[in-house]
Amino acid sequence: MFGLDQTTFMSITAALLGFFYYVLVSPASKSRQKLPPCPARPWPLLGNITSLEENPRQQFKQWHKQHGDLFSIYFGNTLVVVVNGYKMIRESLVSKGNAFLDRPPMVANDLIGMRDAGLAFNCGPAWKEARSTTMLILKEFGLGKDTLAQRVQEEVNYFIEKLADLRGEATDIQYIIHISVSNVIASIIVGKRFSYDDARLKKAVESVVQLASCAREAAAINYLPVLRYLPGDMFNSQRLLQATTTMRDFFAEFFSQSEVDEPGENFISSYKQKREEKLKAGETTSLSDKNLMKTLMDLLGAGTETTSSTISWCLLYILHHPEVQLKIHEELDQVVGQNRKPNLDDKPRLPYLDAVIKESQRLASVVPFSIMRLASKDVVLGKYVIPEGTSVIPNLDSVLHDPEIWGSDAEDFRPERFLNSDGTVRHREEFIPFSVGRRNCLGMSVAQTELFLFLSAMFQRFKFVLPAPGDLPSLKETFGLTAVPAAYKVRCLDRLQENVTKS
Ligand code: HEM
Repeated sequence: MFGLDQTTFMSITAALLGFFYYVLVSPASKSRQKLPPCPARPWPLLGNITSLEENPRQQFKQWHKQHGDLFSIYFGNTLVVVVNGYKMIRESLVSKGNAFLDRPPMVANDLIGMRDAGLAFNCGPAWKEARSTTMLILKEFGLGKDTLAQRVQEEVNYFIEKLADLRGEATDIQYIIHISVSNVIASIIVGKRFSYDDARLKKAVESVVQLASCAREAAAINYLPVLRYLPGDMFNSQRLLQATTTMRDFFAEFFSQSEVDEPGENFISSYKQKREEKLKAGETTSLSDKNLMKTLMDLLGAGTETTSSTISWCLLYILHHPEVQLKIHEELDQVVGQNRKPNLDDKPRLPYLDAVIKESQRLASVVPFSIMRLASKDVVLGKYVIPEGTSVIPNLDSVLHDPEIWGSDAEDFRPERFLNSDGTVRHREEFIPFSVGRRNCLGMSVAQTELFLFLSAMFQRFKFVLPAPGDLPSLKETFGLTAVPAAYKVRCLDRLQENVTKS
């Protein structure tokens, strides 16, 4: 045929078939052809690590605008796809969510020999069991209701007295907020609260702060492990190891104690009981001491800085908008007064405060890039193919600050956007600070309970004012895993003292 001998003809046919398979059918070719665009040229070995800004919020916003809802960056040789916009985030985490349930491995877990342990970074059946067991235990504690609310309320009472002790002195109260919020999680886990001066709790809280602050640099080691060995701990692997070890040591003390505690008294004893029940019933289970330890570390890590930063942001926005504080006081005085503490039943009758909390969460967007996911198979998103093994960043910030959703004043603090014209709270489905889908924030109800009980009690008792007239604190943030306001001072004026409310 065409003057070709049979062997040559067969070879050419095989080559052409191979070529068409490669170009049109194989996953590698699909992904190569249809990968989301890469806004910055990746360097060999380093990828885009050097071109990412320290705080990439603005950079991602720009790239989203230029390249659409999906764009690619490279961490070392690893492809990372950033998913933007409400529709695309829903498509990836909800409708196609089963393909994005896993997380990429994290170096911090490797460093302490806990790569496949615990909850927040685990994958597959072990993650599923850790998540359902944790949810069940929290539910038994009265998630969002009585028992949990009581624990939070108890902590809030100590917190309010601590603020009153400042006697109106200009103080940076972020640390006090952080300690109090950590105490809530600690009391769930070990069944008791710690005094504000307890050295163990202080060390544990500092380890969470350290973990979050060095996580960004350390993330580079996930993709280029050799960076770990550079001199001077340039990529924070030693600091990370230190922080995780401190956190582990904090809980280790309570492990043996829990043997004598009643199940249900604290998280540790309940978890151990659930494991015993499964073993007695002859079920296979991944519940183990190692998984328990890592789950506790995950709860403390995920559940403290997120909530305490949100409270700090809310207070900071209020300092910038004294008229909002006036309205909160008015509402609280009418609905609750000063003769009793606010409780969860008051929430539906405090829509303005609820709107203020939601607006603070929206604008602060404290976990702007959520926690990374991993594609467990090839997935089509929009007109692109996301290949198996790709790391995925759901850019929640792109939704929470989207002017098409929130209007041209999306960058402003305006609680009224969460209110209907009759003053009731307006539900906005695009309000997703806790992410969406089967692997969204496990502590959402705990966080909402804390935010409401802390902030309602704070505004009931205090008027928050600038450290000195005209001394408006900056809205700058430090950025690690979460967005934390830069240190600022505030004066907490006790409304129980005469003349404070009117002044
Ligand atoms: C305002 C406070 C909080 C915010 C904004 C927040 C936000 C988030 C976000 C965005 C994620 C990632 C979800 C995803 O991958 O789709 C997450 C995960 C998680 N959060 Fe929260 N969170 C908060 C408070 C809490 C609290 C109080 C707890 C614990 C009681 C908690 C426990 C967790 C856990 C365990 C995960 C990992 C879930 C998993 O991998 O299955 N969070 N959170």
